[in-house]
Amino acid sequence: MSYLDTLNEPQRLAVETTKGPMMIIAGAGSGKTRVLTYRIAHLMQQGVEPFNILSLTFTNKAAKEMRERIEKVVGTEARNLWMGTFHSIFAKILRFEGHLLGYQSNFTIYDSDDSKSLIKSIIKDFNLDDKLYKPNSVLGRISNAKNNLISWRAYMNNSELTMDDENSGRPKIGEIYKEYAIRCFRANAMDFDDLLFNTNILFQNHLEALNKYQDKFRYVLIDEFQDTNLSQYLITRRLAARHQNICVVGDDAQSIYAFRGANIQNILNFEKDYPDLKVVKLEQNYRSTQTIVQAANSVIRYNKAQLKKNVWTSNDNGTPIHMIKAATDAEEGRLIATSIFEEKMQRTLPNSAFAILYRTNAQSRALEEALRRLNIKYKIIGGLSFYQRKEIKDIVGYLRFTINPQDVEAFKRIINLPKRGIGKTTVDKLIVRSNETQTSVWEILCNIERHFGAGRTSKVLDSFTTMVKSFQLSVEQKNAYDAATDIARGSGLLRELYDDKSVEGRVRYENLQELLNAIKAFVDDPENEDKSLDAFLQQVSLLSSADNETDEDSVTLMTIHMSKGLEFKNVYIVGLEENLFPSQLMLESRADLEEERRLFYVAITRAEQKLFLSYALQRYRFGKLIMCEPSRFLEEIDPQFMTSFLPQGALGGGSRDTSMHRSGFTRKVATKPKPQFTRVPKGNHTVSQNFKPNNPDELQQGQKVEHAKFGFGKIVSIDTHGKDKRAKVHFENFGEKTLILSFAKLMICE
Ligand SMILES: Nc1ncnc2c1ncn2[C@@H]1O[C@H](COP(=O)(O)OP(=O)(O)OP(=O)(O)O)[C@@H](O)[C@H]1O
Ligand SMILES: [Mg+2]
Repeated sequence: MSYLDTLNEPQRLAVETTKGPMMIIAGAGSGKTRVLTYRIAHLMQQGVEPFNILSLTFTNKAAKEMRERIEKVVGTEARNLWMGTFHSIFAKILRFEGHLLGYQSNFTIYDSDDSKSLIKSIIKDFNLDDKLYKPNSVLGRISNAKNNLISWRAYMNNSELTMDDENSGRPKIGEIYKEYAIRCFRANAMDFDDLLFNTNILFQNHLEALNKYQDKFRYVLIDEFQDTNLSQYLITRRLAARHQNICVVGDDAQSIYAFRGANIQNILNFEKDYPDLKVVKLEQNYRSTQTIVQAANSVIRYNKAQLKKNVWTSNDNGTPIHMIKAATDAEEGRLIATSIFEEKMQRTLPNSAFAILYRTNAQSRALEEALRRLNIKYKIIGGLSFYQRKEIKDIVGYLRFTINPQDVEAFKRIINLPKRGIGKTTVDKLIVRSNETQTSVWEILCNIERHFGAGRTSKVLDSFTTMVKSFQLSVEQKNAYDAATDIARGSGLLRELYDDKSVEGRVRYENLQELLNAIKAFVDDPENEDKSLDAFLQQVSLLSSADNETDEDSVTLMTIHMSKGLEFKNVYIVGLEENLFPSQLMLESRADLEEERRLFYVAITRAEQKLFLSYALQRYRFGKLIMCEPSRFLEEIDPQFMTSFLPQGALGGGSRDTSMHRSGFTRKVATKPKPQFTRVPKGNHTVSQNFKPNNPDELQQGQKVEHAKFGFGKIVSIDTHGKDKRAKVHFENFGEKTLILSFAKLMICE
């Protein structure tokens, strides 16, 4: 059977129409990624050379999976595709062309820790208050500027931006941006945003480079287009300008990166930018049961800003969505672990059929504990990955500094590792000197006596420099693995960890060995053309946290952001509580709430067969036990798709405090109120006198009630069948709604 026969009609059309601009806007699980994959295979079968095809994905993992699937159709030629994340593809282009912008090809890619550390030192050098100039928020502002292609010069001349900064009491952000850019450049380093920003500058100012890549990329394809930012959009538009063979796929309902500058407007602009655009809609979902698809639709309907789509499926109804209510976050963990255990037994499923999705990484701890107790293997995607561990960052720091001795952040990390008596004062002096003389720290190190006289410090620094030079020689003469081993030994790092006989020390030593193994595997891998240490480091610095995977059969734990594009048989979405999900930080405006709702939509649509939703009535957050209220999103799911709560005793989920469960709904919440829905009742009512919180047993037919979102209404009928009491309410402005009373938080108007 040909691969074309496994596609439905609109999918096939999208695969076979290879010329000209095309946009596929389609619902979750409708085969967008599958279409892209087959389209590339199809192009190659028609004789298009793989190096003429550029395919941009959201994670390296997605790229790898796609490449493997294409390989099944076209064979090993698929390895020559230009396929990867925006960042990795543009880093590759900048390695070749960065010299046009004044960078050397061995530039370092600063990760977010490096960027933060650099910002901190600038704030300190400028004598600014770091409580006011919080490094993360300063960095966020700079990042935002870059993603909108605003250079530091443009930033400083932009009265709107500088006014904003002045109003927020931080008038120096422009200057910090400038200094940050200068120091990165001097360190021959780019941060993640620079990879996009500089590619834009490259194509804008160097037409010969633009011409070359325009010629090369005869076909451009982009997955998850809804999450591209302006900077990414402009690059792809430029690249595709000659051949106009650009195909983007996305789902506006899954746009979840606005906080990082992703712009849903790109989808809308696309039609304007390409008047010949062909638009294909895919509406049939192949991933999930009827129940899951319809429940997801019932939620996303609440968003005003969306393109019209009707996602449907011919799959089975499946089982209703299971609700899990827990007394505490620890109990939530236990209930979920038990549920996974039982599902595995009953349906003989592997661990890999399960995913637990949460809003914030901090939620994983209680879940991990419970899974460990039941001996269920799990992996966390996006937590502290291997490459973020201290011992790994240390050795990588050495490798980075050897390759690019201009790299100040790497220098700061390693200069006193292992201890050689070089303190912060010396490092600061070196950096000040480098800024004064506008030369790199490395140049000063190479002429240390001229700058610092002939004391002990100079001696130590001089032997450090000599050592790094010997490492550089290793890199020149040996393969990446041998050179890295020389560096691990010569630096003393390996020895230091070896000598540490504590358990942690052993683990760290093994981790370092593991890194060397990874380099060996990199060198041995026939797929890697460039086997240099430089190429290895580049790959490491671009690993996103979603790429951190083991082969073992395990349950996947991750944030919803990380789960984009993936699918699992059983999905648990946990922590469905007000102020956690939707997040308190994201409730400043309607747009924020809509983004949180899209996130919920993404989470629901990851499930193929069974979906479980859970919340706890109490949870430790920021070191305090707080009371929680069920998330408003639970009310938004049409109740016909949900079961009532799982009886906790039946799952053996630990102690059960029924009084707390009942009262948990009616307790006033200690946290901030929801700004957009608070409203003072009209007329002469006042909340304190005439409203009282719902006790489901007190509600009666005919009663007047107020709901936080739907406003005023009258109870039409009450259904006491089943475990949870439901009421049909006719609202003045929203018509009739069926609500589960224990969620609905109805206020009785007397
Ligand atoms: N025509 C088809 N026949 C059978 N299975 C299909 C078909 N199209 C897609 N699928 C399957 O449906 C699932 C979802 O497809 P895919 O991941 O490509 O969807 P998507 O639109 O990219 O989803 P998302 O929005 O989550 O990224 C996959 O398992 C895929 O193999
Ligand atoms: Mg997809």
